Amino acid sequence: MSDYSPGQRWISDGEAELGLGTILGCDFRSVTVLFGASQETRTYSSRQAPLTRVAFGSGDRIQAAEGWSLTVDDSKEVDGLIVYIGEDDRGELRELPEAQLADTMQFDQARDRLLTGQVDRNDWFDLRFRTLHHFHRIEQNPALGLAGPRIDLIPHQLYIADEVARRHAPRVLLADEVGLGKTIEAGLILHRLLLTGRAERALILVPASLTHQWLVELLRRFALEVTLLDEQQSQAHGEANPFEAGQLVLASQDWLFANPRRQAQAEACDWDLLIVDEAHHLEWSDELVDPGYACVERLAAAVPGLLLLTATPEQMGLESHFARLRLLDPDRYHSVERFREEEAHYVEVAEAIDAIERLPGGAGDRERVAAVIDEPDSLALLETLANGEAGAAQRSAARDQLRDQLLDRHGTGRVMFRNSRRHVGGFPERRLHVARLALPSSYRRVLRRLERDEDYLDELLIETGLDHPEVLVYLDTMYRALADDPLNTEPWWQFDPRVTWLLERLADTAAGGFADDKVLVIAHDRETAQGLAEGLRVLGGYHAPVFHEGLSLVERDRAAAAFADEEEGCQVLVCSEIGSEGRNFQFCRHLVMFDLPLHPDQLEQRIGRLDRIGQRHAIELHVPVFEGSPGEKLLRWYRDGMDAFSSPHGVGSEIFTAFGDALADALLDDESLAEVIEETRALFESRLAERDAGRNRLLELNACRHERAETVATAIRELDEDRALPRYLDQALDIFGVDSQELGGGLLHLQPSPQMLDGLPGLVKGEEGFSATFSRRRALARDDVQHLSWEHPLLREMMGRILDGTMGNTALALLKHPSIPAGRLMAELVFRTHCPAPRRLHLNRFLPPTAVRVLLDESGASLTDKVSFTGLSKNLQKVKKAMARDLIRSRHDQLRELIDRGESEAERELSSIVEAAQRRMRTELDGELNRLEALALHNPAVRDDELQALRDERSALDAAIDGARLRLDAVRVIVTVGEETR
Ligand SMILES: Nc1ncnc2c1ncn2[C@@H]1O[C@H](COP(=O)(O)OP(=O)(O)OP(=O)(O)O)[C@@H](O)[C@H]1O
Repeated sequence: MSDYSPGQRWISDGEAELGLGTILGCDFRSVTVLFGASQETRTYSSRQAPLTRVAFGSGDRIQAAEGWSLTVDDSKEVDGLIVYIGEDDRGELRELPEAQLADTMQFDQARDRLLTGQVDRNDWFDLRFRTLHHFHRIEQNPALGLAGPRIDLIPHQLYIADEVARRHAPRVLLADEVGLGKTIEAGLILHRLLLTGRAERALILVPASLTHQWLVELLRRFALEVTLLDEQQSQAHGEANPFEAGQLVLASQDWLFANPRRQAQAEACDWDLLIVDEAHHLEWSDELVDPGYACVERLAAAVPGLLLLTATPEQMGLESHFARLRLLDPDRYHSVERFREEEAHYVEVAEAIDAIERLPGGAGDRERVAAVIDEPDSLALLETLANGEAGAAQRSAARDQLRDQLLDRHGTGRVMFRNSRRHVGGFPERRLHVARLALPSSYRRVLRRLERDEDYLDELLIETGLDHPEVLVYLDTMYRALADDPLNTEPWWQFDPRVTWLLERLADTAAGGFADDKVLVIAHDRETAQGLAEGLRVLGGYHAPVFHEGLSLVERDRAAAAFADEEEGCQVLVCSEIGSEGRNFQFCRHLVMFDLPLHPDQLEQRIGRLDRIGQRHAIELHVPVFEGSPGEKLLRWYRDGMDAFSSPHGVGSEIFTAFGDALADALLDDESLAEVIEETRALFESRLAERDAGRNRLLELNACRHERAETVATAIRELDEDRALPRYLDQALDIFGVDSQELGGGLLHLQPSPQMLDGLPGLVKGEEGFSATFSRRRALARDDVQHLSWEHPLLREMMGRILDGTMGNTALALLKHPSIPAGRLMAELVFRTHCPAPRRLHLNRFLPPTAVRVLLDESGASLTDKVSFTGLSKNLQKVKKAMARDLIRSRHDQLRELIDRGESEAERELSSIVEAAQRRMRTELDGELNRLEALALHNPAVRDDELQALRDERSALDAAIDGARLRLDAVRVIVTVGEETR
């Protein structure tokens, strides 16, 4: 006789998401079930149908298809169907036949699943509990979002990422010197914002030449998959907005800025964060607003978070620098004059900070500090420091606090972060090698005539169509432009001695020769780069890929990859100026500047291709110049006027503004050049001294607070060494069906098994999986090996699936215990805090899902403190599902009572959990609020909306934490057995 009757309600064990099923028909072979809520019908073999009969008991609340609910009191059976009897919402006694139950009734709660006989594997329950435990721990860790990325722990980057990513909708200029890791900082900030739910959608705009590099860095270092959008991709979306295609969209500035329709589409989307790399190209002045600036300005007005990246913020002049600060905060930066005036006081603030270190010191030091502070809290600290009687510990704390207050309240650090090599330390030396070459006759002819005939310059400019002074500095460009001259018949590279010089050096095996090394060559013009590559090929048989702005992205990446390849790669890469900006070539130590740029910041950008984090050698800068030529004069100006080849100095833009024109006029005249160099030197030294005393000092002090950086680094190291991670991963992989194999040397290989649950990141059934390591050092050394951390997408996915789903929320296990008689019942109940709040509040940092475990014996007495989770768990034995179901059915009422009992037991814990979370939240946010309020008095860079947002955030968090409730998350039934039972 069949167990099934039409009209009965059953649920699928394997597909609980189908909802409540109704038996449509059955015979001795098969049973057919309709799942009304999901409109699915299934037919199973009636002998082994993976179905569980749904039967409610007294106290359960059930819903009728008509919409009313009933609290079950009793039930009866009529023709094989259950009829429930109980009170409805109005307290009236009613009957509800099971056929009339709502199809949509949810069975995902642990209680419902257990009482309807759906039990999961015992090890799933274990994993669920451990997941809750670890998630709770990790979510509150101060390094959350910074520990996963595959990066070296470099203090200034960690400080910036930590400081910026904790702000509400951060808007900052990341302006570290070239090659110190702005891309990494932006990646860290983005990663943390995403992980903490503070951002979900970001638009990243980078120069075309850097799209691929960003794509690869974000994936390789941050495991972030971005959608790279270009015109072709966009067209594939037809009329739909292509910017909606992904959460993280990467696009080329060159493409977007030239395309008003696409800009409008980008503006129509909701973004949380906008990142703009190489932002010095966004040019602005009273007369000219370039289309790129205008586009970013419109986007920046609508997007809450904004990161602008540039190593040379003043390259396009102070006005443009100011205009970019204005993009970050238009209210604060509204007048260039005011901005200039504020800078004038930086020296006094920096001097006061130095004076703090000397306190109690002399009267002068005290006065210097007192002159820049007026708020009571700072004055009180000054009093403590000035008072020689205070204890050492008290003075040291007061000193730190007062220094921080001054930096915070008077400095510029809130919107701009700039680290310099001098400050960070540990960077290689830069060595200049000048090759003086004879001026070839084709160039000499023109220069001689220019020296003789003052009017010829104008003629030359008209004839070549070039600008002044470019026409004098880039002689091969000038030569090409004079193509109609009957004497200019051969290609310039045939006679230009720089080409032969380079060929000789490439073949030179002596010390300092290039024969065994890679060489990056940068020339100003794209045509020069192309001609040079041709010359190297024709005259020397060298294959030198060329990298310039006219190439497609694929061609550029191919060229860069051909150069980077250690084994097979080519020895030389020839780049044009703009084509190589932002690129990573630190594996190479020889830079040939085939000519020199006209702007000092461009010179710095060139050197920055090699002088980057990861460079392990001294940097050899080679500059071939023609004796007595304008190019040589330019070199002298750079070298003697501002030491431009030895280290970055950050005042190039000011110098260029002051002397650019005078230099152009002096390029043909030694005497005036000497004067220009002398004046340049004087300005250089005075500006540098001034900056070092004022602006640079404040920027440096603000750019990295070492104690904070160290705290973050320590927290990351602790997570790196967390012994619980490998144990947890092992258990999770086993349950999710991923095979893991030790490869030796600290490497693991993860491979999908045929039983793997689908949809795990990086793992597809039938494919080979990936290799990974827990060691940061090993992951950094090998690009093909992933870094396993609590933040790895695979771990996040597995943990998320467990916590968001039903996996392991019920179980039944047997316990063999000599002192407990067989047949006794225990219930292990895991409650979890629920606290609905918008993701952007990142409530988890104060109140992550928190587990409360309750263990009750069958009389309802608590064993929680006597028997630990681990102690119990290792003594449990699994049991077949069918037997588990029978056991549950037979103890149904008793179990319901135990769950109710457990609920009130757990409820007692809630108030202390809520109070602790409130305390944590208030301590942190009130501290931050007080600091910001004090800051706002002095530093207009603290935006009003930032303050208001923090106040709103505090009250929203307060309310959310207050509303925290406990819900039964998982339940395990434990039945004691005698020796012979199994
Ligand atoms: N913490 C780090 N760990 C490992 N590599 C790093 C780290 N920081 C930076 N790098 C590497 O150093 C190089 C320079 O970093 P990045 O490109 O972020 O510098 P940048 O300041 O943006 O440079 P630019 O001024 O040229 O745009 C890159 O190759 C980057 O991968």
